[in-house]
Parts: sequence; C-alpha cells; structure tokens
Amino acid sequence: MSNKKQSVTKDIFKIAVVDAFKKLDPRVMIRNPVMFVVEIGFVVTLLLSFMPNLFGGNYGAKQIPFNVVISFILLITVLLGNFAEAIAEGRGKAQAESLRRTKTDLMAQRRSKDDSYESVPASTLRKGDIIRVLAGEMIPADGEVKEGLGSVDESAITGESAPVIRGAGGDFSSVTGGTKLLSDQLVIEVAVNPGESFLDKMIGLVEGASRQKTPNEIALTVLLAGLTLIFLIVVLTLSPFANYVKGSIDTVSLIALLVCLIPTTIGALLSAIGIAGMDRIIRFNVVAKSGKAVEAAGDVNTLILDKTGTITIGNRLASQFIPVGSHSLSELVNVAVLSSLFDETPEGRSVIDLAHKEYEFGLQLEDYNDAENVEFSADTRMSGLNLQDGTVVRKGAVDAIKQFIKNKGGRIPEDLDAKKERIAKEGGTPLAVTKDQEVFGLIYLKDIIKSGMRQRFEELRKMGIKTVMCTGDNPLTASTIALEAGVDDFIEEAKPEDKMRLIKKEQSQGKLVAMSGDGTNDAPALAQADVGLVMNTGTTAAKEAGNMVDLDSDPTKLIEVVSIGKQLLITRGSITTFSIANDVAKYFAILPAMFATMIPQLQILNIMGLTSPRSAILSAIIFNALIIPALIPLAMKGVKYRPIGATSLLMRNLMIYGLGGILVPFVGIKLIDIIITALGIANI
Ligand SMILES: Nc1ncnc2c1ncn2[C@@H]1O[C@H](COP(=O)(O)OP(=O)(O)OP(=O)(O)O)[C@@H](O)[C@H]1O
Ligand SMILES: [K+]
Ligand SMILES: [Mg+2]
Repeated sequence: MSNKKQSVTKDIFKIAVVDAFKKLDPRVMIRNPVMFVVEIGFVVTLLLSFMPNLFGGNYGAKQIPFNVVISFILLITVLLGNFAEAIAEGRGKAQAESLRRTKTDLMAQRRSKDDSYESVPASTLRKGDIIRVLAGEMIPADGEVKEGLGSVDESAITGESAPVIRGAGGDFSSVTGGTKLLSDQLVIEVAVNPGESFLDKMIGLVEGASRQKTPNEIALTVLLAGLTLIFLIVVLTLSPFANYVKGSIDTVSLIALLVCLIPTTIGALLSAIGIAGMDRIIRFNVVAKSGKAVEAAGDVNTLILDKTGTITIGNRLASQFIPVGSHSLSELVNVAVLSSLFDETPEGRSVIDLAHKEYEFGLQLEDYNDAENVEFSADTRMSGLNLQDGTVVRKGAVDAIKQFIKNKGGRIPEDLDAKKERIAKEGGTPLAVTKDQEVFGLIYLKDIIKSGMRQRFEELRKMGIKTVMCTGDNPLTASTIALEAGVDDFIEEAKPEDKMRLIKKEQSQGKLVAMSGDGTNDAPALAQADVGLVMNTGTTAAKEAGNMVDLDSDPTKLIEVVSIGKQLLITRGSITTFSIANDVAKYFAILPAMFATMIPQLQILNIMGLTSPRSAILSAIIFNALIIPALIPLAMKGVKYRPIGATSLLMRNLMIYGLGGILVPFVGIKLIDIIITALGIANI
C-alpha cells in the first residue's frame, strides 16, 4: 500500500475519540453484549445519581457522590472500549482515503464498433469494453492486456516503486485500474463493471465497511455473553446473602461489582484484535477478501506449494543437451531448437539461448514460419510444432514423450532412462526431444532451491503445519528437490486436477488447506482451498476464485500469511485468557473487603487489606477501566508469535496470560486503593 508504514497519527487519534462517542448508540452497542451490559449499568447508575432511592431503600444525599463517580467510571469504560475499536478502524480509514485519491475522474479511450477510439469517462466502462492506454496515462480500469507490452507503475496499489512488465498472453496479462503505464501502449479488455473494481473492493476492505464478524468471533461473543449471564446470577444472589447476614449492598455497588466480574477486557478489545489482524495482512501487501480468510490462515494444517518458482527460483534454464541412442549432439540441438521455435515459456526461450551461445546449428528459421505452433500446457506437459509436411516435433516431460512415441508405434532408446535419471537425481528437470517417432536426446533444465527454504519449512513443521510440494515434474526430480528443500511430502507428475484431489482428500480428514496459484487452471483448486492466495499478476478467474490476493505476487508469502493468521488467533486467545483470569481474581480480591464489615470472620480473607468496602469497589472498577487502554497496543500489534508446538504454546500462554491475569489485579487494585485513600476519596 502507498502508506504501509501508516501509524496512529494525531488525526486518527482525534477521529477515534469522536467515533468512541458515536458508537455509544445502543443499536451499535448491542452487537457487543458484554459492553452493552456496561452501558446499561451506566444508564442505571446515572439515574441513581439523581434519584438514589429509585429502587427503594432509604439512601440519603451521602450516597450520591459515590453513585456519580461509579456512573462516570462506567461511561469511561464503555468509551475506552469504543475507542479501541475506533483506533483500529482508523488506520484502515486513512488508507481508504489515500486509495480514493488515486480514483480520480479518469478519461478512457474506448474502442467503438468502427474500430476508432472515443473518449469516455472511466466510470462508464463496462466488462468486455476494449480500451487503449498510452505511455504516461493512468490505466482507467481493471482488465486483461490483449495487445502490447509495457512497463507499469503499480505503486499506488502495491507501494512498490519498481515498475513491472505487463503484456498480452501468459501470466502477466492482468492490469489494475489506478496504476500508471510508463512505456509503450496497451490494448486492454475491461474485466469488471463500475463499482466492482479491485480498488473499490480494497477501499471497502480497509475501511472495514464490509467487515462482518467471523465465525470464531461469533462463537467467542456467545461464550462471553454466557459468562456475563453467569456473573449476573452470581451478583444477584449476593443481595439476599447480604440481607441474611443482616447487612445490605446498594444497587450501584452491585452493578459495579458485576462490571468488574464480566469479561469486559476481551469484550472491549475483541473487534480491535480482528481489525488489526486484517490490517497487518494488508500492510504485508496481501488483500484478504474477508476476516474469515485471515482466521482460516491461522488454522491451516496443510500447505500446498508449487515447486517451480515457489520452492525453487523458477528460472528453470536449459544448461546442457544430452543425445541418446545413435543421435549426435548437433542433430539433437537442431531438433531441440525446432521444438522451441514458438515456445514463449522461460524454458523454451532458454533452449534457444543455450543453442545460440554454445552450439552451432544450421537451421534456417524462416523455413518454419508456416509450421503449426503446439503450445506448452500443464496437461500435455509437452510443446513443439507440426510442420507442413506432417513432421511432428515435440519436447516435454520424459514420461509424456515416451507415451506419445509409444502411441505412434515408435521405439524408446535404451540409454534414455539412465540419462534421465542422472539429471533427475541432481534435482534437474529432464525434457525429452523427439521428431517423427524418434527420441533424439534430453535437455537438462536446471533450477535452484531458494535459500532459507529448509529453515522456513522447519518453522512450519514446528507450528504443526504439513507442507506438500506439488509439481508437474518427474518422481525423481520431485523427490530430490523435496528432500533438499525439506518439505514433508510431495506429489509428482501432478496435473492441475491432482491439486484439487489433494485438497479434497486433506479436507475430508478435517484439515484446513492453503495454497497459492495464479493461472486459470488453478482457479478450481484456489476456490476449494480454505485459503487461496492468488498472485496479483494472475488471471481474473484465479483472482475471483481465491480469497486473498498478493499484490507483490510472491507465492512464498503464503508462509507469512499463515503466521499472521496464527498470530491473530493467538492474540485473541491470550487476551481472552487474561481477561477471564482477571475477572476471577477480582472476585477474590474485592469480595472479602465488601463483606468484611458484615461478617468480621472474613477479615482473614481480606489479605489485600483494602481500606473499605467502597474503596474496594472503586479500586476494582477503576482498574477494570484502565486495563483496556493498557492492552490496546498489544491488541493492535499482536502477541509475538513463536513457531513452537501447539501444546507448548498453550502452556506458555497459560503461564503468561493466565497467571499474569490472576496476579495483576491484586497488585493493580491495591495500588489504586492506596492512591484513592491518600486522596481522601476512599469513603465517598
Ligand atoms: N516449455 C515446455 N515445453 C515442454 N515441456 C515443458 C515445458 N515446461 C515444462 N515442461 C514439462 O512439463 C512439466 C510440467 O510443467 P509444469 O509447469 O506444469 O510443472 P512444474 O513447473 O514442473 O511444476 P510446478 O507445478 O511447480 O510449476 C515439467 O516438469 C516439464 O517436464
Ligand atoms: K471485567
Ligand atoms: Mg510451472
């Protein structure tokens, strides 16, 4: 994003303060049952501030200051909770603002029926329109490049200043509205209707306008509401109990006690944690279509990764020609070049380059201009051409070529397998080269594993995530690379539908699966996966199928996405643990003090030695309010995540946030009690 380093500025802070008040609207508050109870508590205590005997009893003017103070603190508590949510939303709003600025009123050159171009407002462009963009112009809409090749400045969207190449055909054909064409000229087919553009969706997302509670959030909200109900019953029983021991507790004290006991900390921070998680993903240049996708990333059990380009560097280049049977090297080079004449893939280009650089070949390329191009596809795993005279030239995966020859009744040279295996054992990709039912030899494609991959897979393993490498390559190459990279499992000779099968198999065992992809043939698998991370350069179909888009088009980012998802879940879990531990501790911290005057024996339990029942209540409710802003930074930044096993992580968090949650209130409440006693307001 253009402002990915966006921190909480003065402006965001000011807006959040205003929003905190706006959110007091009960129709908004009711979505958060715990904090809604606090708001009701505020209203009731406010009434009791003016009419202390509203619910009976005979409280004199002496009661009023206490009621006013409690009412005020409850209001502050609600506002602090609202503020936490507002400040989390603030960053997104600021981002949305800057994105909107890139969406100024552009004009577009639209092709009319007579093939001339007319100037129309970009907002009128519809799916299927053909437009032309010249160097220096903004690209007015999302689309696919149909003609031309040019460099594009995508910094408005990705924050990355280095220009990227976009051109017709292949995997780099999609362009995003709001980016700028730097060179040349593109003819683009518009892919979306007004209001549905990538920029529009992104604005909606960062703004949180379309934010819905995720299933996990809903479950937790229900749990917290249940706890609130339990504590409500606990508090209601205290009044008859007090009567029984010939004492009495006033309504305001009971309300204050209730607010102390219900899980207000997590209630106040829950939505901020979710928004901050989305925000973290966005600042990582990944756009998640929903909070649910981010959460799913945190729960992922299986990670499916491509070999070429994800685990390896991906510039798989021809490095050697190896003839087989009775064929000579120069014969092989000629056929290999022929098979790659029209092959625009990096592999195909590299064959020609290698032949040019290191070999002599006597082909007159012009002679083949009328040959029929047979493009590479992941299904056939072959590429080549058909000559006018019926000659068939192919190169491709060795098993695919073998099958191809066998079907035509040809013969396989005996030394083919041994030579193929030598290449595969080194982790290289062997391509067999054939012309007219004869195999001439092999092309050795070299690929290198990216540095640090082994360590990252090790981390994933510690998180309990299984990694599966998926490749169209042969079993031996696949196993060599898999072993070297340290993935847990691999599938070889995989066609696009094999990925789909793998995902379904894992899911049928109750696992959540994440994968990345870019091509149209990845689209079904991307839709099936629980987390489908699509490269921004990918096709429109793929982008629609997945639930996250990586603006930098880096497939390894899937690993970070999973970590961010985990961090979100762990942050929520930690603060929930802390909040509930806190509430239970408060019960034991203040109850003895409250009842000590009624039941003198309870004095032994009053280990905190709080000044009076009222100061116990006051200290606890002030502590309860202050803990919310104290934890806002943690909710926003997230609990630091370490890749350790689930059990050790749980133990660690129970130690820190569970034990911490029990101890902190004792210290905090005592401190506040000392302060308000010193200020002389402990007995208002
Ligand atoms: N340009 C090409 N011409 C002919 N055959 C090719 C070409 N590129 C790749 N192949 C063969 O087709 C196989 C499948 O290629 P594909 O791109 O589907 O998978 P991959 O790149 O090996 O693995 P990944 O799924 O990780 O990208 C390759 O292993 C190779 O044997
Ligand atoms: K509480
Ligand atoms: Mg590939």
